[in-house]
Amino acid sequence: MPLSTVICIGMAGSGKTTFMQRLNSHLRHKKQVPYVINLDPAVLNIPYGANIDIRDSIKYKKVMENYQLGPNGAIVTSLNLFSTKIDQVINLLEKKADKYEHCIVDTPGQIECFVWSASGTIITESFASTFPTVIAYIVDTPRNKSPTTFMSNMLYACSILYKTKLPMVIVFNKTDVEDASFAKEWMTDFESFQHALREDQDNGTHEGSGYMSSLVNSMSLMLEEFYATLDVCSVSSFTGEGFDEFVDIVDKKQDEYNEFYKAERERLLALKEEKEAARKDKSLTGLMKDLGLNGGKSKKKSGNDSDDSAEVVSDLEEGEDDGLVDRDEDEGIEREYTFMGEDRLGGEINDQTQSDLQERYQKAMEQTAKQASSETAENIAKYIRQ
Ligand SMILES: Nc1nc2c(ncn2[C@@H]2O[C@H](COP(=O)(O)OP(=O)(O)OP(=O)(O)O)[C@@H](O)[C@H]2O)c(=O)[nH]1
Repeated sequence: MPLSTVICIGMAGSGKTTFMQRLNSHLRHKKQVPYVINLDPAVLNIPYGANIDIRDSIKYKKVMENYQLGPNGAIVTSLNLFSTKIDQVINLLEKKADKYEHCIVDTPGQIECFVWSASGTIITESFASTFPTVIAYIVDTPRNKSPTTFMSNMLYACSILYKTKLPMVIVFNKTDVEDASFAKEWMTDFESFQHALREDQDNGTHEGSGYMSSLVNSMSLMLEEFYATLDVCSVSSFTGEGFDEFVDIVDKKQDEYNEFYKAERERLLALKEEKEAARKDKSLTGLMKDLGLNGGKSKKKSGNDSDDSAEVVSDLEEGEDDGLVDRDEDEGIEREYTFMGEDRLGGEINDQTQSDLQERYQKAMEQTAKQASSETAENIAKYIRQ
């Protein structure tokens, strides 16, 4: 079976690290040694052997000191620094892909630092665009006995599913303390969840106000669709119960990934690239318009030219500030402008400058024609600045 990646995500204390440790030993026991990656820069000790550990390349405490950051800022910055090396990690993994069936990844306890950060997205995307990738969302079962807490946790899982667009398994952990059958029932039987919510209110153990319960009530209806796309399993990272089922689900999800998610991801990626190309094209047109290179006409915006492109100097109406600041004679500093001396008189580019620019622009176009379209605008801007 080709290598698949399992990214473990969950609220602080849900048991991700302990789950990783158990999964690692479970797979080893089955003679399917996994490739293990730790992405939590702040953890002191990890109870499993990691093939790649973020702490080897990034010193969390140093990041805090050097960048004067608090604990969460330092986790995000450490992930940012690590995400610059993610290509190397993927290359390494690709070379070993025939030796391993599973790559398991531990993430920081502060879930938002990973899930909602740009680097978390880059890291997840890098795995998902190379290998079938599954999110294991770890839930602390005993702490989710309250319907309100349960609902909040499920909403978080739901947002992660829709953000990452990756197959997800909800893992109810710590079942040695609390059996997860209540949670499974709530996910399949809407009425039993409503009943639990009402009971919670009647017993006075309900967390929050009446508004909260009516919100939770409506949310539970909304989440029905989300539950339908999920796989659920219950495990105990202490006893090892349920891990066979978890591995089976992950293997099944690999087929699901190849059948559905892969095609959908490729479609979205192509769409994103298309949009990006259109945006670059638009900003290039804006740049050209700004420099008065659009057919040699005046750079002022005409009345009916009301497109919504990025705001440029030429977008300013007659009589408005022309975008150039008058020189303060008494400042005594030689200021530098993009267009020197007489070229900027009246805020217009004179004919000589315009034809010079036209020529330079053409040369720049010839030079950059062979380069990727994403670089074109930047190169021309750089060339003209020179
Ligand atoms: N009873 C029981 N306790 C567990 C289980 N899994 C984890 N724990 C306990 O839950 C606590 C948190 O476990 P961790 O593995 O550190 O959780 P984590 O999600 O990695 O924590 P952070 O990364 O710090 O957010 C620890 O005290 C574990 O011993 C389990 O299956 N059963």
